[in-house]
Amino acid sequence: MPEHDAQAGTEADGRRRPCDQVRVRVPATSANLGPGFDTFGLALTLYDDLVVTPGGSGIAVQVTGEGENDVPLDETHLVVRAIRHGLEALGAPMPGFTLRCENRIPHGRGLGSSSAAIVGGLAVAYALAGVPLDRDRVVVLANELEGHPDNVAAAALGGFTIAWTDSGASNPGGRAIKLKPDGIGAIAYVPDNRVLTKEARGLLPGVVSHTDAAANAGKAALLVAALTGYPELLLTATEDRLHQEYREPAMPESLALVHKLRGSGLAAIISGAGPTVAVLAQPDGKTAGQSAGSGGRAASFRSVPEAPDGWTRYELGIDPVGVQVWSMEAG
Ligand SMILES: Nc1ncnc2c1ncn2[C@@H]1O[C@H](COP(=O)(O)OP(=O)(O)OP(=O)(O)O)[C@@H](O)[C@H]1O
Ligand SMILES: N[C@@H](CCO)C(=O)O
Repeated sequence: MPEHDAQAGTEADGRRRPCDQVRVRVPATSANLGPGFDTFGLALTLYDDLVVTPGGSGIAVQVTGEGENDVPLDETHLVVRAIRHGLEALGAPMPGFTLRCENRIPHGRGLGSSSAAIVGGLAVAYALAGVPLDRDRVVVLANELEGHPDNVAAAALGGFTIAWTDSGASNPGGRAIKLKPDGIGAIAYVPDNRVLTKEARGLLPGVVSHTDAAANAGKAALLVAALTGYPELLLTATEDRLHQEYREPAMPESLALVHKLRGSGLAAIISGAGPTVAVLAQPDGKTAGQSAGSGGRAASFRSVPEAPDGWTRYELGIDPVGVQVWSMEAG
């Protein structure tokens, strides 16, 4: 199946051609990365797959893997909601279809499962509507459902993303740019328990000190450099004062692990809203700073310890492209 392109799904006269099947692959993401609260995102090589087969008048949802015992299987399923949101935005009708979800991204752990569901659903909507995928608009539409743009930006664009929300009257909404991280990957330690983003956001204070805000602004700027050629700065550049410690009551073991790993010189952070802990490090066999920057070194994957009992350790690279869509056309 070819990746969905500018012509797919459209006849020469501009009429939409129905498709037999749409396939979507969407990456997990780690947001914040320490100091970049609601701003930074990293797309990771762990994926959910969606297969949509149009037909019939209703909607059927099948789920295997993560969330199979607890997500709804009707129109309230997050992917279905995102498909509807996308089709409405594109002015296209909602067809009947069967949606098959093969989920690998753990839910409620800080690896962007909800953003993957939303961005994946929007990509399906573009394919069903026969409209070329517009990744920047996907960020806008996904942010409307997710409420903050950091994870959705990385899921839509891949790589390392810097996201923000434009509040200008003319065209408000989520925006992002994508940078290419240099020789960096992530080790994720995923605990058994979930912490929903809503709960973790509820622990944040309404006001923070100028000192803490200034410290985070400086570290966030430094982290852009650390990820794009100065990996030896990762440890200091991932310091945060705005969210991680405030969330400690909901994830005490995660904060304890972050402190322990940082104490041994590793760039450990709470991934997204937690409780996953991620360490930014250099995949074995890769070197950073080849094209630009200092040529310095970060810790290597092999120097990052095994997971504590009861936690699962993932060695992840950076997904460079974000959501991918393939559509197979009828006739
Ligand atoms: N693939 C999916 N299909 C359907 N619903 C999903 C899917 N992924 C996530 N959800 C819904 O989103 C909830 C988790 O979202 P939440 O934002 O709390 O965590 P997260 O996205 O995994 O982590 P974070 O936003 O911190 O990276 C799940 O409990 C479920 O209701
Ligand atoms: N920036 C978000 C990421 C989780 O969705 C937060 O930390 O709440």
